[in-house]
Amino acid sequence: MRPYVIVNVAVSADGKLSTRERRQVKISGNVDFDRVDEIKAGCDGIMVGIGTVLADDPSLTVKSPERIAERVKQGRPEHPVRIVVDSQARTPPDAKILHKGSGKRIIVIAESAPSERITALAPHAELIKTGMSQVDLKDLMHKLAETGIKKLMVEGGGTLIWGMISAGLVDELIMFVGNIIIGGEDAPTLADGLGFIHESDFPVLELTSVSPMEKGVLIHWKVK
Ligand SMILES: NC(=O)C1=CN([C@@H]2O[C@H](COP(=O)(O)OP(=O)(O)OC[C@H]3O[C@@H](n4cnc5c(N)ncnc54)[C@H](O)[C@@H]3O)[C@@H](O)[C@H]2O)C=CC1
Ligand SMILES: Nc1nc(O)c(N)c(N[C@@H]2O[C@H](COP(=O)(O)O)[C@@H](O)[C@H]2O)n1
Repeated sequence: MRPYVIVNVAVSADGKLSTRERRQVKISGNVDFDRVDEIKAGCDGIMVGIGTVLADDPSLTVKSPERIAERVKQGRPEHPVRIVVDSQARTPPDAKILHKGSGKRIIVIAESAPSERITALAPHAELIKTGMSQVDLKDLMHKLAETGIKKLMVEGGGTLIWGMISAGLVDELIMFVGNIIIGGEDAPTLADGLGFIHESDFPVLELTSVSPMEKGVLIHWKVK
């Protein structure tokens, strides 16, 4: 048992998520941000890797007051549960994700996380421990499903998305491809990590829709 997992990202025309310095880039515009907000509002959880928290300091809240009101009307919390995959408990205790907006936060750590960092984070978030030196994403998905997370959005970055895809844990991939080129062999891409070697291991996608949006293209894929 695991949640239905949607990966949503904005990439440049050359497939990058940000610059090689991991500086956040505005790849898409307000129309796309609103589309992302709608998906977020329809999810029970939203998850990012610690690299994204350290680079962008996102809040990952639902932004539209109407969507927040609709969630509350449905008896749901204002915001999805916000989850950080953070093996060594590096989330800064003053990170926006821990302080902006109401609701539950989960920091997912590995057995080897230093105890003093765990102590600093404990007042701000629920901690889930899984995996020895790195978070065990498969076990995490089971644990999240057990807490009632049925639909999960993964926002990035490239290392976490690789981890999710290579473990066979992604159902849908939605990408906005913007009209800029970022370049740089060290700039993060949609799926970083080690990469597959054998063609037989490549996850195969089924194209479900393509549409022009703003100055780019919105592409929906299903993972077969
Ligand atoms: N354009 C977009 O839509 C988005 C862009 N970004 C960008 O992505 C960059 C951050 O990406 P990354 O540096 O790749 O960091 P990341 O956000 O993917 O976090 C990776 C970290 O997660 C932790 N982790 C623990 N267990 C793991 C596992 N089993 N598998 C994979 N990771 C695991 C590791 O500490 C790893 O270093 C930033 O520059 C950010 O701006 C992030 C989100 C969306
Ligand atoms: N959809 C989208 N388009 C872009 O152009 C982007 N740069 C991003 N980036 C990610 O969006 C998150 C922002 O979260 P909050 O607004 O703070 O809630 C953050 O994780 C960025 O990496 N996304």
